[in-house]
Amino acid sequence: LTLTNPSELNATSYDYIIVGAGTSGLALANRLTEDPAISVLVLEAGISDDNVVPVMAPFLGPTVTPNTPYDWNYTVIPQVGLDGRSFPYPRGRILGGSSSANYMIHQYGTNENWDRMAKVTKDSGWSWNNMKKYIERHENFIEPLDGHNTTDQFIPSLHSYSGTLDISLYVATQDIDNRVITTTQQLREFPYNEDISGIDNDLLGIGWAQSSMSKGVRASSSTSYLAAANSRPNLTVLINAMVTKLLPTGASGGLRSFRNVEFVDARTAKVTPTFQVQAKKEVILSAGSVGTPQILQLSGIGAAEDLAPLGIPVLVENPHVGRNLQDHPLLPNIFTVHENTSMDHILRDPIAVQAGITEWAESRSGFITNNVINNLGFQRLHPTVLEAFTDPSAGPHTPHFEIIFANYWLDPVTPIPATGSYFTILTAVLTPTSRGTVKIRSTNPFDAPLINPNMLGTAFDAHVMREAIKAIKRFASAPAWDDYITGVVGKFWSHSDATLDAHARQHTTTVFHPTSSASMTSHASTEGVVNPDLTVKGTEGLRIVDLSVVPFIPSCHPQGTAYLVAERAADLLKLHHRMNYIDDLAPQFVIA
Ligand SMILES: Cc1cc2nc3c(=O)[nH]c(=O)nc-3n(C[C@H](O)[C@H](O)[C@H](O)COP(=O)(O)OP(=O)(O)OC[C@H]3O[C@@H](n4cnc5c(N)ncnc54)[C@H](O)[C@@H]3O)c2cc1C
Repeated sequence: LTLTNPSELNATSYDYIIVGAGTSGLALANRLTEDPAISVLVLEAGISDDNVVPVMAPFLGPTVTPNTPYDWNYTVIPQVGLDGRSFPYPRGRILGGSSSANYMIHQYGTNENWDRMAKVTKDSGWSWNNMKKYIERHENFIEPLDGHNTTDQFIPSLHSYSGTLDISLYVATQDIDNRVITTTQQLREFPYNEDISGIDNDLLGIGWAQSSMSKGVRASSSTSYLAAANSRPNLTVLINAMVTKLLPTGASGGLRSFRNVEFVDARTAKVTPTFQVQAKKEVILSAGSVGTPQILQLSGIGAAEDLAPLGIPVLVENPHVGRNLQDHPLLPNIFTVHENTSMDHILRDPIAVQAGITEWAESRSGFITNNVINNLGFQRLHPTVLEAFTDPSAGPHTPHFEIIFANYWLDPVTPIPATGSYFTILTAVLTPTSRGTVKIRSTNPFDAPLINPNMLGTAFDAHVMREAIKAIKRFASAPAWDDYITGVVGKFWSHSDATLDAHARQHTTTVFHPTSSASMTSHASTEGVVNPDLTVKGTEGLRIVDLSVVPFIPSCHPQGTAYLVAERAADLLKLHHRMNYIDDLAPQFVIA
């Protein structure tokens, strides 16, 4: 049941209250309510995704954000590593959260990404060997809408055909696709990879994007996990409900409880009147890497140095809340190409775009049914280039950088020129060593927190970006591009490292992948924010289930990680609930 007004709630207490109907939050809500005896309330600040065309239509993904009603419309603070520039920092504020706003690329990372998580948390449950089993119930790999021959474009035996979220390959090829694949045959540095999901297959190399798409329509946590569970009487989702803080409800075993959740009507943007609901079992924060630390800090769980100046009583002192923020810096490198060979002439023509949308709406056909990206590549730095640094990657099969191919001008900083045709190769740093912060700036929950992803904040990150630019220059020098590329925009073809670094500082923004701001560490560790069972350190009855918990950013597009974290969280909660149940019954088993 999805409600829009707080007055429609027919109860004030639920077994579990999940804050945030985003990627992880709705996956968790679905799994918990598989048990009809469990009641779940999900509180979501954003609006309904019902019939929102930009959200539904795959090619319109980039128009869902920034600066729209579906976005939190954050901006990062001036970035030291980017010549003091700031830029928009989109996060979905709608049912489905960022899975309703993202670009739908779907991957799970390398087994090394997961195994490192298991190692640092000392919980083998986070290892790839354990986590991969969740793919079966998560993923539903479907034939692409155009029914094209997908031989060699993914490895069928690796995938699941019985899970909840539809995953699919591209719908129509773009002009550049064959050239990208031909380049993998011409240059050994860029091998072809038949399956870049990461599932039991090396992630390195260039291959076809797998996207969270149903037939011509976005597949989000809302269209999948929520749609499958929304008719269950034990699940209630309330939209327009902005959680303002968690209220303390006593202590147990030296751990503080926060089972009361305070929220306001997000549509008013006012901090009163407030509403309260209570969790009988647990509160789960799934508000994402910005929202989760914000709510913790507003509730008095955080660093004294952050909270005290704002007059917030420190209820659980934890200097790690909102620290360790990680993200993938993204840089567009744009080439000019022969006139009208790219999609630019369509994209800058509102009539042509509208015709595409009409065709999509009427018959689910045409370019709007496809994702905006068809091919991706994952590369490691050459060992000699890595020599000067300690390798921060999770292991020898984990990429340091990504290359993304777009058949048009794709630069979040500089708008498309009025004329010309373009080809963009984006480069992204996948193993950043920069660490950033999320900090509230006032006690008003409607004040956006100060977000500092610290882009290119270390010499290593700047170095990877420079090497990635050099790599794509080698890529674009392959014969496959001889009769296509006519020149470059800007100065990235320069032989001067200083010029490449300046290009990176002037044009880098984000792939929109903030993680790790409420990081998981081992039970014994005094660092970090959550334990390996996702309980918030120093508390009981409070967990975090979203991408803020992963200690290291995965070396891939991370929504698959968000879903798998939620899948395991559901198992952890169900197990915990069963154990408590057995504890409750324990006296009955005492043999006289
Ligand atoms: C523009 C964009 C493009 C992206 N492209 C890709 C891609 O192609 N592939 C990929 O893998 N990843 C992509 N990502 C990243 C990916 O979507 C996210 O990393 C992932 O969805 C995060 O999941 P989450 O559950 O941690 O948070 P979210 O999905 O963001 O969920 C958090 C939810 O909590 C809600 N919330 C926050 N604060 C409150 C509050 N106080 N009260 C109530 N509700 C609250 C939010 O509104 C939201 O619904 C992209 C992201 C964006 C924004």
